[in-house]
Amino acid sequence: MNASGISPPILAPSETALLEAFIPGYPLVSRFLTSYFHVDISSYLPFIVALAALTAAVKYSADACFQLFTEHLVSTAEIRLNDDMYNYLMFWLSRQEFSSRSPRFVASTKLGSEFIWDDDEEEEALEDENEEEDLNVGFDEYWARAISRDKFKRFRFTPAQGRHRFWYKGRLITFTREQDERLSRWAFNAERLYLSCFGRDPSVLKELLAEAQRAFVERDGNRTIIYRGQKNGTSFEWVRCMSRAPRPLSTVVLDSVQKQDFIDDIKEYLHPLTRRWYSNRGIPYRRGYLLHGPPGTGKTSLCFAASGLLGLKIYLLSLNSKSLSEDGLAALFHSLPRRCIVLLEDVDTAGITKKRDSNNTQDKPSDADQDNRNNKEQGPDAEKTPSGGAKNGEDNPSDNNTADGISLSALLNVIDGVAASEGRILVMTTNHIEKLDAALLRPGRVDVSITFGYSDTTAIQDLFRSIYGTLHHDHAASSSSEKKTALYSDAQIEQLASDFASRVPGGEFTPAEIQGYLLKHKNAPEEAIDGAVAWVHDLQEKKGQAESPAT
Ligand SMILES: Nc1ncnc2c1ncn2[C@@H]1O[C@H](COP(=O)(O)OP(=O)(O)OP(=O)(O)O)[C@@H](O)[C@H]1O
Repeated sequence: MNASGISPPILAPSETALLEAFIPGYPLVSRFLTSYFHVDISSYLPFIVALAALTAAVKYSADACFQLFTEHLVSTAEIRLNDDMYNYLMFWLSRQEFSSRSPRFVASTKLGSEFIWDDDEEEEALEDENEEEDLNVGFDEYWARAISRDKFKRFRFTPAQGRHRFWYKGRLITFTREQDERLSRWAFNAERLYLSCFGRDPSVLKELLAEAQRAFVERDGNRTIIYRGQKNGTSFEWVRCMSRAPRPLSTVVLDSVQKQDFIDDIKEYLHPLTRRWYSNRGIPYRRGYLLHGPPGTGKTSLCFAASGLLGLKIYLLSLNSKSLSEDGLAALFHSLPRRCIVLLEDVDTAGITKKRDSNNTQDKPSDADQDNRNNKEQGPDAEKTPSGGAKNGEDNPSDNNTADGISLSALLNVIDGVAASEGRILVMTTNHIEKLDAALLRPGRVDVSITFGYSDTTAIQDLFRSIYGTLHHDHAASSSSEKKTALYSDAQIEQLASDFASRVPGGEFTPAEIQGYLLKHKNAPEEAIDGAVAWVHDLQEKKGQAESPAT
């Protein structure tokens, strides 16, 4: 009996045995308390059990309330690794103060998702940031700085996995970074990001994401962004591979009318009225260009200049790539954005020309063309294979996955099958137009064809001017470089250009060959002129030998 006269309930021996079985160490603790403190724990046990039950109930209710609260009173944005949004957010976070103050953080020299952002661009951006300073110092100092920048890459700090809180526009935001179990089997470092805020109105999260996107896009400025189609694990994706300063159209030496016509045609195509015109007439809204001519005549350069001028991203794909399958080609075309330039290089690859050879035995236009027409006659709802080919057609692209690479029918299917996105500009380049099937060249697939050729006298003069004319920053560069370049007046350059052109025969050499020669004398135009005749002679001899190999 205790002081209050109430005797605590005494447990029956069977109940004590039960406690011994369920609570490990119970007999030991009970004996210890009885012998040293004269307390019989069994008498308090009902209170202890009641307290434990109460604690569990409170915890359960708190968890349930929290769950209810987060479900109904918290807004959350989920950001996935395989989307541009991931890059925007990580880029933005790395510039926030709270990221560098966070006690748990990831320190890295790379930020972007391995899917869509090549961090070499970070180095290029750094190079651009330092350009002004670099231009004003001697070579040795510049080089020491540049090498040190390469060695000591810039650190980026982002919050580590877990939960982090920060304030944005007066609102408390929770940022959660966690492992993505679903993706981690396929991708190293697969993770998901979440942004949450109190309240059912997610507008502050959307504002934050929009700001992140703006910061990322502004960093690109007017640079030309290039994506390359490549295999990523088992799938094919467009991977952002580089961004370049835009190439001015004036630096591409080509007949000015031809050049302007090309740009005007693209502009007209991109105009919303044209889009309406196409849709009113039920014509697929697409435009295709074929740039053809010998290697080094400016086909790629013109495409890059057009993309820089119009601010369009370039999606680059070489049909020569060994890893490219027909399903991969279809998947890549399927994931193109609405407005872009798709640059398909080397459309004269083996698989595409082989198709034509086998068709030569049959009537033209080729089967592939006929098949494709059939596809379209079936209408957009016609059943298609995953690769975009006609399901029952004889030219199912999947069947043509030969060692020669992409087949003609597969190429035609992506150009105008259902997978082909509307609004894109397709630019194909080839050195051998004569090898291409008429099916590929017909209007709708190739609407404009531009011929690139050997430089005529005007082009030779233009190339000379483009090397020796004074352009932006040339002055600073030449005054600080050890090998000083004399600056010439426009009139002098004109005179020198025509001297040079008089020594180089028109219609024999590509712009790349002429440019290559002039670059060897980039600081000495007179030297270039003096050596021109010998250079022409050497090149003519080399070309002659190449054309008539020793018998
Ligand atoms: N018409 C041109 N005007 C200015 N530069 C040119 C021209 N043609 C070639 N060049 C120069 O030659 C190099 C190669 O040019 P480019 O890649 O555009 O040639 P291409 O015709 O696409 O060659 P390929 O068929 O091998 O892909 C570049 O450095 C480019 O500056």
